Amino acid sequence: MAPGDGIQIPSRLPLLLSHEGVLLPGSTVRFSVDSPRNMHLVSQRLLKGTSLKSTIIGVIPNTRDPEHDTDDLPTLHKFWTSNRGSGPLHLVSQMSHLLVQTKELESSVISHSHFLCFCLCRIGTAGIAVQVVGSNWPKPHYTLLITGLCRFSVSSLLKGRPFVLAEVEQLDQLEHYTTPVTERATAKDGDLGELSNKFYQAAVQLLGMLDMSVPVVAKFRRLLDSLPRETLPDVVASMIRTSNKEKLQVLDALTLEERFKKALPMLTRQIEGLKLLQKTRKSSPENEKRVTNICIYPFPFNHVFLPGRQLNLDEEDEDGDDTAVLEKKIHGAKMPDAAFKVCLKELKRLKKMPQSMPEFALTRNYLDLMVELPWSKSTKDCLDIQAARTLLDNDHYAMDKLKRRVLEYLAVRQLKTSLKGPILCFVGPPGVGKTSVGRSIARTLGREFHRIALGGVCDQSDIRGHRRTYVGSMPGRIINGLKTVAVNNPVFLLDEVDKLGKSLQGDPAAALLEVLDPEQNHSFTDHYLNVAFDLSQVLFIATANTTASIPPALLDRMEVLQVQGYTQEEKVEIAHRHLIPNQLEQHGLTPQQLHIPQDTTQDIISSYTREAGVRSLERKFGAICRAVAVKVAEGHRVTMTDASTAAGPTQQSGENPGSLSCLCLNGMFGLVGGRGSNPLSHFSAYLHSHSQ
Ligand SMILES: Nc1ncnc2c1ncn2[C@@H]1O[C@H](COP(=O)(O)OP(=O)(O)OP(=O)(O)O)[C@@H](O)[C@H]1O
Repeated sequence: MAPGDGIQIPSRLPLLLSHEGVLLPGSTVRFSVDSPRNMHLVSQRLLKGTSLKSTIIGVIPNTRDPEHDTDDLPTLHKFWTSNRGSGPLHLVSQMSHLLVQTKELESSVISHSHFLCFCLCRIGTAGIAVQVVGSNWPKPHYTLLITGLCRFSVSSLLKGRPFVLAEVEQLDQLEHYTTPVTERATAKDGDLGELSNKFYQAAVQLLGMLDMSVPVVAKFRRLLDSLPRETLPDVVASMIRTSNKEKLQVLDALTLEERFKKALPMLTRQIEGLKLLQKTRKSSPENEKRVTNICIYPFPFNHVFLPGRQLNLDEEDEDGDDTAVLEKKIHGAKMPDAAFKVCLKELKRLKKMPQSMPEFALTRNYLDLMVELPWSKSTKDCLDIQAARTLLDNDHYAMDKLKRRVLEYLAVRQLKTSLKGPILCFVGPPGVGKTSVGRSIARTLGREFHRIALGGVCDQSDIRGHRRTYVGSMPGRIINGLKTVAVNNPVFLLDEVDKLGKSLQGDPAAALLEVLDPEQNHSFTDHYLNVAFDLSQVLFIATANTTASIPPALLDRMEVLQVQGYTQEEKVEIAHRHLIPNQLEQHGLTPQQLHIPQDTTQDIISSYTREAGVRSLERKFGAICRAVAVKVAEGHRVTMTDASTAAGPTQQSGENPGSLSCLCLNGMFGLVGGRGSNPLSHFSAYLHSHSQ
């Protein structure tokens, strides 16, 4: 047949480098693409092209696309030269049969050197991209569905960037495939005819052992009768359980006879495996069903028999191991029955899914979350009211009313552990210690603490999660928080409930109603999980700056505790008991290196802060500590012998006597009070003038 009579693939093909699957002519394979060259191929060729020709690409198996654009291309998968029973002469004749159709070879004699060159050629499969699906989650990638057309060999690589482009030589002639498989081979077909008959019989035998009510089996049966017999080895090898290495051997078999010879033992092995499976099933009558599991990927025994070989569990692929580990984790997660059933169902689906399917990752992530959730893991409360009182007093100065109510609440919990509600809500100006009291409560109870910042949240799926049908779906913050703390009875601080927003995506406050209602939250259902999780053990505390913007229904579920701002005296006490020691510790300073007298603190409060809480005061101390830390780190040392000279430098340096300034006594820094602008400017100006 003259070239051009049948389907011709383009002489230049963009190449998809794949290290996962092997595409055989006549089969359809899903490829996940996320490496740079392959991504460019999809975006610049497949998605931009408008003609049918532009959807034809070459798939080179067993070759990994480098991680980075700049990396060199790996050596392409080599032609499978070992185990060729037919010998080089036979090969030369076969190759010449293929090559004689190309114009340049018509006139030339195939020399030995030419033969060698083709022995090293790289074999791939030209295919049509029938579907392209893109996703940005978990990272940007495409999933391609490619149907194999024919084999080709790479003559030369034309370019490696942005994607690989090569000059190729078509090996299978598609127009040859015309004889339906049912037409029995005649005597003149010789060995090949006999082989193809044997192969066809074996395929029919395999189908006879499978359940015809399964659509894919029925389809395979129909296909078997209508397919040209030349395509059978490729199609069958891609459908039965074969390793990538075996598929490569079939791909590399350039002659039909060789292809049949390679694929037939795989088919026979599959039949033997099925026979054994049926035998074992017969021994337990309730399992005496026909095998419904067509031998496509999730075939139950992937280590079927080679002559003289036993079942070998060690050879189970990584994925098989993975699901076994997952199954073990599901059994060990001590989840309620409903969740357990859902997990088993999803696991069953996962086992049947090819890894390249986008849904594989989704199901896997879902199961991972399910086994990580603390369904029945909790910490033991260690509540001692005396100790709680001391701890609260140690952590917080003043706030007497709030501390009293918290102690009452804890005392009732000690007497009745299954206390339902109330949900405490601390309301007060910023920086008065609402959040830190929440943290102290968790410490007194010996529970894990988790803060959920609700400020600006305006999507109800932030609380309740997304349904799993959405791309990039995630569980909500409550379930995420439980996963983080890994126990089911933490203290959850719902910070800034008054700043919840509302949008077209729903009302998060409404979703919180269920979470905070002790009557309902034992069966809280996150959309992502789609099974109930018991939140009744979680201790919820809310904080807000005002009750005015809290939705009434939500406010109704909480007991509001007002936290007032502090007086000047209280702030001085808080500063010296908590803020200054904290800041010194955070900046790696010791009380010997920085001393701030009470009247200086008072000056800082009255001159440099204007707030109900103490947050900005804490920041001022932080700034002073940083400035002192620089001097200490520089080894700054100014010796002043007498504290009475302390006031001196301020006057000597000509500064306003009312302003703040610093004393440095034998390496110890101190601040003396005053009024004026920024304390730090005086402080550093003074240090500077005295360090000369
Ligand atoms: N009475 C107090 N005793 C000791 N430290 C306090 C006291 N009040 C506030 N603080 C300290 O002030 C800082 C700010 O407190 P916190 O973050 O708890 O404020 P808040 O009321 O939650 O503010 P916001 O409403 O802005 O969230 C913390 O470092 C905290 O330790």
